[in-house]
Amino acid sequence: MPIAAAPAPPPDAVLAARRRFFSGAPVTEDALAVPILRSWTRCAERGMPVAGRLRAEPLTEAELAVRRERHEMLRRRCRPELEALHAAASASDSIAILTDPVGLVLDTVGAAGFADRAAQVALRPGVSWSEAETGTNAIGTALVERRPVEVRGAEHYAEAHGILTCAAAPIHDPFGELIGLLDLSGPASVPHLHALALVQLAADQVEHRLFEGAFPGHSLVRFHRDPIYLGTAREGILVFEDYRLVAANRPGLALLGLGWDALKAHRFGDLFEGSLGKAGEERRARTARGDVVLRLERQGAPAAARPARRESVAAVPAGPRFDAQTEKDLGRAVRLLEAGVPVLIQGETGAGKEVFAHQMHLLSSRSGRPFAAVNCAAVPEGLIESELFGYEEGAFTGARRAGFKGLFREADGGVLFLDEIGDMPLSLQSRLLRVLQEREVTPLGGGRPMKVDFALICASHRDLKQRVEQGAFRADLYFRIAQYTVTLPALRTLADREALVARIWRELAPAGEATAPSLSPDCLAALARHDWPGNFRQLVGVLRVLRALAEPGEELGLDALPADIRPAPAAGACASPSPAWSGGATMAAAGDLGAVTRAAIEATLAASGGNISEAARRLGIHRSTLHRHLTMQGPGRGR
Ligand SMILES: Nc1ncnc2c1ncn2[C@@H]1O[C@H](COP(=O)(O)OP(=O)(O)OP(=O)(O)O)[C@@H](O)[C@H]1O
Repeated sequence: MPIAAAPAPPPDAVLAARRRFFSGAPVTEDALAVPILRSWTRCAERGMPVAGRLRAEPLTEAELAVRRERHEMLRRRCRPELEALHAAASASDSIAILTDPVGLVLDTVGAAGFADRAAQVALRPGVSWSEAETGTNAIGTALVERRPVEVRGAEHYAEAHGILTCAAAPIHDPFGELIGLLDLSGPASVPHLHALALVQLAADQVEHRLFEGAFPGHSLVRFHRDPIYLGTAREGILVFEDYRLVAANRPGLALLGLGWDALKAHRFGDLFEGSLGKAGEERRARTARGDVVLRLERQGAPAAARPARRESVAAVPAGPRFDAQTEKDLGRAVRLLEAGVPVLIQGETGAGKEVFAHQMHLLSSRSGRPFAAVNCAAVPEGLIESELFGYEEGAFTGARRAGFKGLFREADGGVLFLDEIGDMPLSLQSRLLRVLQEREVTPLGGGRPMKVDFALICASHRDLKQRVEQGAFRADLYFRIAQYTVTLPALRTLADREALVARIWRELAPAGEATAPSLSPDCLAALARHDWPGNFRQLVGVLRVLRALAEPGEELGLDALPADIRPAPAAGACASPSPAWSGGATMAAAGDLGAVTRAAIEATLAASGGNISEAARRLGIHRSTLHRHLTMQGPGRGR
């Protein structure tokens, strides 16, 4: 789907358009992006004020908990993307946001500095940013327009929101229903050049994963004009039930020039020449829009022992995963797990605690059985009890009608992973202790106690011993769960980090990629030298963004790195931040020709998802001319 709202007019042009609009004068489409003008018009027709307070009342904690529970699956699926978005945008002080399909903020991941200012305009969980309540803004307007939208500074309808620049992309399910939205919001003073492309990419990834195991007994056709996209979020996916098209992703419909109304209206033979073919085989097929390569997949019935509740947010590709010491710890931890000894994993955030827990499960004799995981810090206090213990039908308001058996029982026969156990409320700690002692669970709302058999792995980035000393964690529970503790090292303490970065870079390449971009030696060295406070999570997030923005076959230099990772320039050298990551934060106010040119280039690059060839085409200049302009902008993304 094409990305809306670009190239954006420079800020002065927006202010002029604003004056014209609110004085009743006509505003032309070249003075203001079309989706913004449409949105202002809708808000004005509703009689919304531009000055003063324009915001919805926040939900109460209890109401928010119910809304979050309703969208629990979406929240779990979006967590990795929210974190990757935040890591990608850390240099621009932005926060990553997930909303429900009507614009209610469910979760935010963000930088403290900006998060405080964002809270002043109520950009926080429990507040609705629907256009009808809050005026033009990326969240509400993208939901109305049903497409990605960026709203910068004065393009917001309400004056108070002029401090923000936001980019949002809606998430659709395989039937075309809007199920949520991802947004990246930051201070308007630091425009983030690639925000729109990043949120779009993140939404694509979430939508792509919605197909995993979701259509048992159906035929899934994965296809693309270029086979290197097969298996990536850009491949087309169509789902057929007895040859009838019943579900799809947006790239799939776009490749065939169809809209959501094509579902149930077409059969396989209307769309592709030839037969469905054999599962797993790749073959060429003709469509009305040219030839594609397709691969048929038949999804089987879901396995009896499917990993429960939470899909892995931490899957890492095959290959050696840990340093030598951690590998040894892993072997020992597996043996203890087999012997029924609970294992506690400690380590800084992003150090790989969940990956380690998954590995323990995979290497243990319980690997064919469930791996049930819950993040005790992410589930609201009021819900964690029901998440663990389950509940009987209608046990409390908002309970799923059919009841829910709870994670203790879902883990039966397998492994229960209690992540961030240090954040478990004290009241619940006693109940957990009882379950661990008695190996029996009684669901909320009554019912018979039931025997459970699971191996327990707990993890926390907090120092649990210290929590015990502070009285925030029960000592008896601590001794029960911490019979063997593994402490994962921080990334910055590992030896041979260059080899590690190079390995992860290689593993991030889509299968079969012919012309993979590469890291130059100084870029690799800078990445290895950085101290990575967010550990693997942050490193993987940054590498993913570098990959997504790189051209095929390109060698990335230091200038491709976010400003905080690039080594400080030698004295006297120009030190403006890379436009690729900062959005040209130091860009002069529009007015001189150089600034206007830079603004046009940056906006067009953003609109082209960072693709230099595409940006050059839109600007009507040769690729080498665009390169020259970028190089002239100092040590920016002059590639
Ligand atoms: N050894 C590794 N090699 C490559 N990537 C890794 C490794 N360990 C972790 N990662 C990646 O880092 C990210 C964070 O990992 P994980 O969720 O396991 O960290 P964590 O310590 O549990 O974090 P938190 O404390 O915040 O829950 C994941 O995307 C994961 O794929």
